[in-house]
Amino acid sequence: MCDFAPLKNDLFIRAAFCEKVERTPVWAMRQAGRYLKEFQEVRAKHDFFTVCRTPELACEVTLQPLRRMELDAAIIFSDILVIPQALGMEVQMVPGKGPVFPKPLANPEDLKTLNQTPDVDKELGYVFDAIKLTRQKLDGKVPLIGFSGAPWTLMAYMVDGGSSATFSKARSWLFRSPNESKALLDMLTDTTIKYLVNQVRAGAQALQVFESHAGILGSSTFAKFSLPYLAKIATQVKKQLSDLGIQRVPLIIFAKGAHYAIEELSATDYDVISLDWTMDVKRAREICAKKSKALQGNLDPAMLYAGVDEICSATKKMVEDFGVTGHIANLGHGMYPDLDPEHLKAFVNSVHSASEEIINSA
Ligand SMILES: Cc1c2[nH]c(c1CCC(=O)O)Cc1[nH]c(c(CCC(=O)O)c1C)Cc1[nH]c(c(CCC(=O)O)c1C)Cc1[nH]c(c(CCC(=O)O)c1C)C2
Repeated sequence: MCDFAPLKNDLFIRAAFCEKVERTPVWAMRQAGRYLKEFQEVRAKHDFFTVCRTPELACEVTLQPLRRMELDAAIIFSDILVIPQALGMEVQMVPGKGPVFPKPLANPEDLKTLNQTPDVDKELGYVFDAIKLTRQKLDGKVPLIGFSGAPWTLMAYMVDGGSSATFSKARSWLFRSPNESKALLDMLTDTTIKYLVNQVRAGAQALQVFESHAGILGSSTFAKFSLPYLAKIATQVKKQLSDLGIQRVPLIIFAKGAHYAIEELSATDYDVISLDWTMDVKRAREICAKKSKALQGNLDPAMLYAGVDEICSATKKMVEDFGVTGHIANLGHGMYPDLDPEHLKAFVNSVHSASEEIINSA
């Protein structure tokens, strides 16, 4: 591992491990992105995956939101779909439409066309280079989060070929071809473990796994086709990092829509359970407190369309609902492209002021 500057602001790391903090740390999913004009300027000149694959550009857009507001963490600019690319699939980012796979997995026979055991360092070395460069540039300002998509969410895109409200093709695999689905999920799990371990070796100081399409599974399907893979990723990443003598890093799981699985997720090796805005904070707190898990979330991103005063009062309520121990403030999902950056700034500042008020008055 490289030598990097020590962390000046470690609130995010302490909150993730339920340690004492002076104020609640805050960041936002998709904090780098199209809602920032400086991001759009970069994108006007470079294709989406060129930004991901060019460490200087990925580093630049990672740092952009930190120049505007007092965020307590950075997240490396990349995409979850770099894993299907590493397995040999073509992915295009089509403006106004999102990701498109020209040749999705049409049937289980197509699994044979994948590069099932990719050389992660070779195929995804550009991500590790971007992480190293960004750690250097951050100079210890705040921690850098690495991430990956969870196996089911990746499978959903690989089979359906792009965004979908139902991912009915991928869900049909789960019931028509459960064994082949499990083989694909196993392969994605193994690659994800290597990918996440190497992100930490490159300099990532925390990891988030995005199971963005958990909500469409339902509890029994989630229990079969998502949870075991999520659990294995956390256990194996922790074990392999510890075998390498690397200091523990917080692992965060964001299983969007998995109301039914908070208890099961709290029994895995993740340190932080991230809630979307539809989830009940009180219930999640009760469940997660028993397992000493921290929580992340969960302001409705659409709340940022409201006026600044309303944002501040909703944020204050959110901070009170979560409490000031073991909470990383965030939105319940990513920033929307037409949100006003000043409104995100109001959210960030309110998290800080509301939590400081609670802590200082205790
Ligand atoms: C800014 C951006 C990203 N990806 C995409 C965009 C917009 C495309 C553009 O600039 O043209 C396409 C891009 N990539 C993807 C989508 C979603 C498509 C869909 O809704 O199905 C889009 C528009 C796939 C994707 N990609 C990601 C997820 C999981 C999080 C989530 O649920 O939103 C998913 C599902 C992760 C992701 N993707 C990105 C980050 C960067 C770091 C940050 O948070 O600032 C991260 C963490 C970056």
